[in-house]
Amino acid sequence: MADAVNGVVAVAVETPQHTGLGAPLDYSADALPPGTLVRVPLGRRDVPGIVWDRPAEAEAPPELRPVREVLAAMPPLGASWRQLVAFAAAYYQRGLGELALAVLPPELRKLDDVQLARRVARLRKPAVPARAARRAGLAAATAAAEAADAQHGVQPAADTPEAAPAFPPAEAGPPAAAEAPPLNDEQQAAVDAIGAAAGTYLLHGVTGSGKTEVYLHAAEAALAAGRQVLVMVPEINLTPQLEARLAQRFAGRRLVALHSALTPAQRLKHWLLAHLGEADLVLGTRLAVFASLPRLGLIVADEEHDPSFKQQEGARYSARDLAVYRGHLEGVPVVLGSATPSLETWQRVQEGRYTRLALSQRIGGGVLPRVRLFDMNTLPRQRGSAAPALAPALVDAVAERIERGEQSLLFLNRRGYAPVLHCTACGWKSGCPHCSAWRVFHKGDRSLRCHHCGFSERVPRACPDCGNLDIAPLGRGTERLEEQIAQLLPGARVARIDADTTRLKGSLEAQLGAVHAGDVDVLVGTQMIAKGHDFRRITLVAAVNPDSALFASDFRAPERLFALLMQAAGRAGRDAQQAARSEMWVQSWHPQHALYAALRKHDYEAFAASQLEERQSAGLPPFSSLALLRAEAREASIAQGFLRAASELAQAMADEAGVTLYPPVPPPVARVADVDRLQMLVESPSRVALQRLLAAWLPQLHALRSVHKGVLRWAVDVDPLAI
Ligand SMILES: Nc1ncnc2c1ncn2[C@@H]1O[C@H](COP(=O)(O)OP(=O)(O)OP(=O)(O)O)[C@@H](O)[C@H]1O
Ligand SMILES: [Zn+2]
Repeated sequence: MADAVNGVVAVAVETPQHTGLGAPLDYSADALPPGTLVRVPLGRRDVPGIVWDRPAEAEAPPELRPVREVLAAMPPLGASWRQLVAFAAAYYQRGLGELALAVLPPELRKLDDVQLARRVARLRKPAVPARAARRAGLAAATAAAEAADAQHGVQPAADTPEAAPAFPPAEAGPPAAAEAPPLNDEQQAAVDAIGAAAGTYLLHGVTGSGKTEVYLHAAEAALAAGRQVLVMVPEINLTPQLEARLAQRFAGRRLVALHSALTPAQRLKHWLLAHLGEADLVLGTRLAVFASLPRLGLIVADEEHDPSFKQQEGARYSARDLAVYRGHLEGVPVVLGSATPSLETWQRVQEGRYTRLALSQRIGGGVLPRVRLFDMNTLPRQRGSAAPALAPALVDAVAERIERGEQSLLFLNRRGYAPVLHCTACGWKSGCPHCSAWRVFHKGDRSLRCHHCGFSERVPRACPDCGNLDIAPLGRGTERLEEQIAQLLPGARVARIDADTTRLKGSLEAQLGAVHAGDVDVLVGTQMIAKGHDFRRITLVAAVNPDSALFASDFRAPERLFALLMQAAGRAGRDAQQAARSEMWVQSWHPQHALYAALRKHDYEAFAASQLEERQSAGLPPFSSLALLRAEAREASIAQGFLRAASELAQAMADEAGVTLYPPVPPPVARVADVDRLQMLVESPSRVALQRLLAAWLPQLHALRSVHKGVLRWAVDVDPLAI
């Protein structure tokens, strides 16, 4: 690895994708260590870049343009960070510079060296107690600002105006609450194993078994050894609770959050704190896997099975898979936690590549809730009317809970009032004019809204086709369920949590707070509330209408449904005192389905075994590797033509390499915002063969596209999650 041999440096820059250039470009400069941020000319512009490793034997072209500016104020990005980025770019088939720059905080590229130097100096300043004490008088005035900041996940540092004297826990309460409960034997064994050797661990713990406590202890050991800890959760809404726990436990340590809801300035600050080694703990969503952490000692991915760990645009990376790679690269333990591991992870455990650490008991010895499959076919039906949303027996069970002062959770994975409106006279339905999808009826603001393109209109008074005044909702979403349960149980305190009720900053925390405080009897919501939360008073969870996923075309649909229902069940009876009478209801038209049978026994292993058997005989992941080539155009035929031509280009290579190219097909929602989409599956039993084919094939597609001018976009998704 030579830096700046003969005054030449390689610089990773964001080259436009259509040029097909992905490799670093050469520039002239005095010796600069790899990882240094620079600005270089590209075409007629100056663009940000990162000095990259340059093979010593590489020849430099005769005329080189000079590096324009060196941002020396920040230490260079380390070798392992560069290797992680290089691996991800190659594996997910993106340009190196494109990916490298995309995973840095966007604000960073706007700064010049002087501005950067100022920020770095400020962040490096140690805490000054005297200044903080002087400011103590301002405490009341700054309390609100602090609370807001805590929500954004930054712990006040002593050098910011809103600084506080000590490192405050994010939740009100005495700082001494940081004491850890003694671990049980299984927890202790898990912590010991993680501390003993680097490697990938599956922390396989039933819901409420104390997985988080294991993360905290493992983190404590890493911190004590002077290392940094990276903790990843799949969704932003799971951060506040974990953040509060981390902040309490590790008072005195610097904790930063990294996720997309931060302001650009916060994201830059947090990222810099991590990169400078000032932050001890980084809590984040998938983008945090690329945080620069010079002292990294432990990586945790909580709820590792969650599809949100996969980025769905740009470089479609799996943060879970990259975490495993990163751990391997840096020789640090990686802990993947789940009650329902992904089948990929489970298979690797079976193969002995990951170590399973089991937490088989709930904390306090509570049992898992009894699963009751309610057969919807047994409900008496009035001619012509739809089945009721809720079985009367379930409503009674909820009423019983209310009488006892316990809470119930009704889970329905569909927001809005009704997924579609229709005219009872002419059959008109509320389709989206721009998408192959229905527009959802939202009663709150009386809108018809497309969840795919965002197109929204006021609900028409009469049928737009025939003028009939009788237009009615079909099916139900959380808004309607909330209304129905309130009608069925007058006086009950019903709350709803979904993407619509949590749009405003802080509203989710406030609503969860009300649930925790016991101010809610019945909680209605989407998957948002089914995962992760440590509710203490819920003794009944009901899946109102989970069947549709049983028959979805995606081969991962059953795996996902099972995980979601196990998670949802896990929200009930988390207080051991109440566990014995806690229940999970599943309303189903197909109660005999094997998936529900496994759910009833809380038998993840049996479910996983049967799924893996099916996958193996069908040649599906984890027994094969997939990639999806997508194309978009105004007309489906144009996208089709491009994918067909692409397929022809690859056919000979594919035959030789044992890779199968499938014909292009439309995805479930084929048209979005007036654009038609098609996708083509590429499959191989060998990951290496697939990778080789993609690397040789995709660069040719840039040229191919210029022939197929109507193609708006094309992209490849390696290890796609949704097919
Ligand atoms: N050894 C222990 N002794 C006493 N309480 C504990 C212990 N370990 C964990 N707890 C408590 O038990 C509860 C459940 O633990 P935790 O939230 O870590 O479970 P989990 O496995 O992460 O749950 P889930 O996966 O369902 O979200 C928490 O309130 C936690 O503080
Ligand atoms: Zn639409």
